[in-house]
Amino acid sequence: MNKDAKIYIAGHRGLVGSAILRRLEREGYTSLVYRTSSELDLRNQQEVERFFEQEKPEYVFLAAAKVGGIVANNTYPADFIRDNLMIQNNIIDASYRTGIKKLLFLGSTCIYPKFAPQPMKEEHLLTGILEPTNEPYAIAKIAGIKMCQSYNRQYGTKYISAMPTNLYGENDNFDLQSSHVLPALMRKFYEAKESGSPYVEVWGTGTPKREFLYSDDLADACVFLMNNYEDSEIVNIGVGEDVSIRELAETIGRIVGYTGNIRFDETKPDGTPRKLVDVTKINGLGWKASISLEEGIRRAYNWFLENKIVAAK
Ligand SMILES: NC(=O)C1=CN([C@@H]2O[C@H](COP(=O)(O)OP(=O)(O)OC[C@H]3O[C@@H](n4cnc5c(N)ncnc54)[C@H](OP(=O)(O)O)[C@@H]3O)[C@@H](O)[C@H]2O)C=CC1
Ligand SMILES: C[C@H]1O[C@H](OP(=O)(O)OP(=O)(O)OC[C@H]2O[C@@H](n3cnc4c(=O)[nH]c(N)nc43)[C@H](O)[C@@H]2O)[C@@H](O)[C@@H](O)C1=O
Repeated sequence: MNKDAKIYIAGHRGLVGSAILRRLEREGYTSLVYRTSSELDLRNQQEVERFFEQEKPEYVFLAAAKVGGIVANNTYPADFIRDNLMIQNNIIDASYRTGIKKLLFLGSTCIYPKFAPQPMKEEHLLTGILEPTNEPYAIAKIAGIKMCQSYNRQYGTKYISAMPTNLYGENDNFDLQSSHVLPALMRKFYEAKESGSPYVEVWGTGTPKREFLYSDDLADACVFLMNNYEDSEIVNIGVGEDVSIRELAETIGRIVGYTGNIRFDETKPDGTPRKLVDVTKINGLGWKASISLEEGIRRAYNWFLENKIVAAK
């Protein structure tokens, strides 16, 4: 991408989109375009087509999506499959119709089978049944991958797909019903410390294992792939290490400075038992994560403390 190339960041206020925007601004890209969901509802095909015809972006980072944690996915499966299919179909097709140069589609590691061998390799896609709590969301993401690959095959486009592991960082969702585990626990431990509560409730058994990547590392990887990768095959983005939910809770509790107990609410789902990605491919391309979990949690917690009135609404 030239520094003056017109780049559209879909979802620029979200966890991922805001990190990509910061990254591009820092690197000196000067022609960035973006819209909030109230300015442009990406589920509306006509509005999306009009926007692409007016703005004519050259590069697209597709980081707009309906996103949520395990309970949100399990409670609103129709919203997750519908919104994601609509948003990605509209953007990918409008990108083709207006002849953009390149698009990066963001999938997720939930596209892999529930019991995929660990660490999960790119070739494990479509080799087994999916985790039921987020199957509709995962099916939408798999459709997005296949749509990019099909457009590349039939129309000769350059649409690449990245599969990030679980993410966290600035501008995360801290709503306790709809968020992912890391921001939820950060808020729960903070509020328990402030109120002097004797325990913090952690969902599930605490035994599932997850891998966590800081959003700035992901943004770095996305810009790297946009500039250095052209293949249709998907690419995992992760750190290559995972922790149990119990270990995660203990680490966050220590960083927040909470001295009470942890209680596990086993009425809540555990989801996939383990989700660790094989990062051999992206490492081989020349990219590696650089922010450790401990450092990332400290950075995200500082952001949360500075923005908690907005973040924890
Ligand atoms: N968070 C995670 O742990 C992971 C995320 N991903 C993927 O990364 C991508 C970004 O996720 P993340 O940043 O966490 O999500 P967020 O929920 O933080 O942000 C999503 C953004 O999408 C925009 N958006 C949602 N619906 C619409 C709509 N109908 N019209 C226009 N814009 C819309 C929102 O815009 P606005 O703010 O203006 O309303 C929002 O800023 C997604 O594809 C997700 O699947 C993959 C793996 C893990
Ligand atoms: C990124 C990925 O994120 C989702 O999958 P997930 O990894 O299962 O998501 P999660 O972060 O919500 O939970 C991880 C683990 O943590 C436990 N857990 C404990 N206590 C809390 C808690 O307080 N909140 C949440 N949300 N989980 C908790 C929870 O029970 C589970 O065992 C997908 O739906 C899909 O969106 C997707 O692609």
